[in-house]
Amino acid sequence: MRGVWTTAGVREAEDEVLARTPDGALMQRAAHAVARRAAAMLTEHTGGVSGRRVLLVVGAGNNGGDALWAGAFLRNRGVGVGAVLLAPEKAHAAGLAAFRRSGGRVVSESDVPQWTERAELVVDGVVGISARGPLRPAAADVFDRVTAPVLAVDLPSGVDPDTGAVDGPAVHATATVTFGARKPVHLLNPGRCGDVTLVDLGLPLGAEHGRSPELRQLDVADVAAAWPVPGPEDDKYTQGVAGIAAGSATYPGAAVLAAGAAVRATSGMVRYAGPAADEVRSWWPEVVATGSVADAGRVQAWAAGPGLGTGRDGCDVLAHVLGQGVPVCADADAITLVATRPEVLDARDPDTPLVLTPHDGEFARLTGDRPGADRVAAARAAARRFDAVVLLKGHHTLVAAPDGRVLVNRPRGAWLATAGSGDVLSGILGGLLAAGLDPWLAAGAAADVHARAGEIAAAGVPTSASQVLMAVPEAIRQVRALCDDGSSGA
Ligand SMILES: NC(=O)C1=CN([C@@H]2O[C@H](COP(=O)(O)OP(=O)(O)OC[C@H]3O[C@@H](n4cnc5c(N)ncnc54)[C@H](OP(=O)(O)O)[C@@H]3O)[C@@H](O)[C@H]2O)[C@@H](O)CC1
Ligand SMILES: Nc1ncnc2c1ncn2[C@@H]1O[C@H](COP(=O)(O)OP(=O)(O)O)[C@@H](O)[C@H]1O
Ligand SMILES: [K+]
Repeated sequence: MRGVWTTAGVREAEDEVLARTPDGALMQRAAHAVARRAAAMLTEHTGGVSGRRVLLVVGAGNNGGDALWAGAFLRNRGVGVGAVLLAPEKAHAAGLAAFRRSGGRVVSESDVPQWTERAELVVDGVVGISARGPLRPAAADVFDRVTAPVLAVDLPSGVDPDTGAVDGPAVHATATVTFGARKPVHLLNPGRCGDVTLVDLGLPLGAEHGRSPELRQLDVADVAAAWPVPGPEDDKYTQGVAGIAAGSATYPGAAVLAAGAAVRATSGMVRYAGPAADEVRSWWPEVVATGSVADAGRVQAWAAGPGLGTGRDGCDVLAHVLGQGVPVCADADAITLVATRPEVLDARDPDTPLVLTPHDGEFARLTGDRPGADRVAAARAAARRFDAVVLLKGHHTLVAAPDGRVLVNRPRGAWLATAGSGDVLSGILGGLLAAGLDPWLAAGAAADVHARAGEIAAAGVPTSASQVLMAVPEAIRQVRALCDDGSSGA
């Protein structure tokens, strides 16, 4: 599992290392890595390094210092390097001196158009972890002219380091070199960061140093290890029976999708209870289907809500499953019911886990506000408020636990933005909860396999929820195979 720290946490850890490191050593190590990445990009895009032209865009702090030192290292490899100083009087003094000594040129305002046109690579050293708000006009004007690939130092300037939010002009990097630890922006807005390289600075981060990560991301090995696999002693009951309470006369499809996803995601057994029993049975003959949750038989977890309806009947179903003493995934209409009839939660057995899986609209119904720019904080607050795991859907699905831990799912394209794909996620999650996984991990693993299934089903062209569902076994196979290969980060 990868950890990601806030900029405040990274800064604190950096200060500890800075105090016992010779002056400038950390910056030069960082800058050297930037220069190496820049040289690799030049080779990739132009076939060579020496004689190429690189433009540095340099801001007021150490981020600009990194860029200037990197420029000096590139000069040593025969690169023509120019630097636009956005705040000349505040430019990093030692970096600027080294840059000048190496033969680097400070670019005047009138020469900017010529440099942006001819540069084969632009280095964004405008701002790093002290960034606040979008690019200021002078920097935005330079980047408006840029057509060459951009290498961001630490993070793409103008993008919020801790939320990944973009609220005005911001750099769109082809690649980013970051230092010490990944910051939230790298997970929350990877599209702006491009290919991210992490340079180890030996920062004291981690629980052993009293610094827990702000965000976490599951590696494929975590998903593979968590996914239930039957053993020789197992039978259909011991693996956990998943219950699906979904669908209505108007929306039988939601029931078919959720039940099918549970069937395909886990071995063992799936029960369905609701008005779509005939439809579910005809699609999935292995599902034990009945008309009502009251006579569904025992299950080890419920996935409730897709297509359930938000009236009295739906409310009774939700209250029933919440009172069964087993984990519940409440999705779709079940979330609306929690929002509009909060008293339904009174039926909840307090010791049993609840997973809420809202999209932004449902989140607004549930909490009174849309998630806003700081989605991590919003998901975390909701998890605490409802004492539930909150899986906030989106391009980067987030999974927040009541104790503050947040997982960020790695998106694999946006083909999952198709009707019914959320129903598939509910079914997968119901299956994992029934198998006894920790609810936070279950939600993270379900989101991972769901995203993989979306990518497999689409293969570059539009897909549908039914196809995503059919691709779930292949996604699980991929997870298990990648893990067996030892490609644990994929
Ligand atoms: N510490 C270490 O060990 C190491 C640190 N390293 C490097 O240092 C970086 C952090 O450097 P830092 O703290 O000097 O600040 P930095 O991010 O360069 O900002 C400078 C100033 O920019 C301004 N500004 C703010 N927002 C802005 C915006 N939107 N658009 C334009 N300007 C904006 C604001 O000043 P203002 O103009 O508001 O007075 C702010 O103070 C870090 O990311 C990494 O690259 C590496 O060398 C490894 C070792
Ligand atoms: N732009 C996107 N990129 C990646 N995944 C997305 C995107 N938009 C939606 N999704 C995913 O698709 C699913 C949609 O679920 P939901 O909104 O409940 O749809 P439905 O109710 O039609 O099933 C969620 O898992 C969500 O994370
Ligand atoms: K930057």
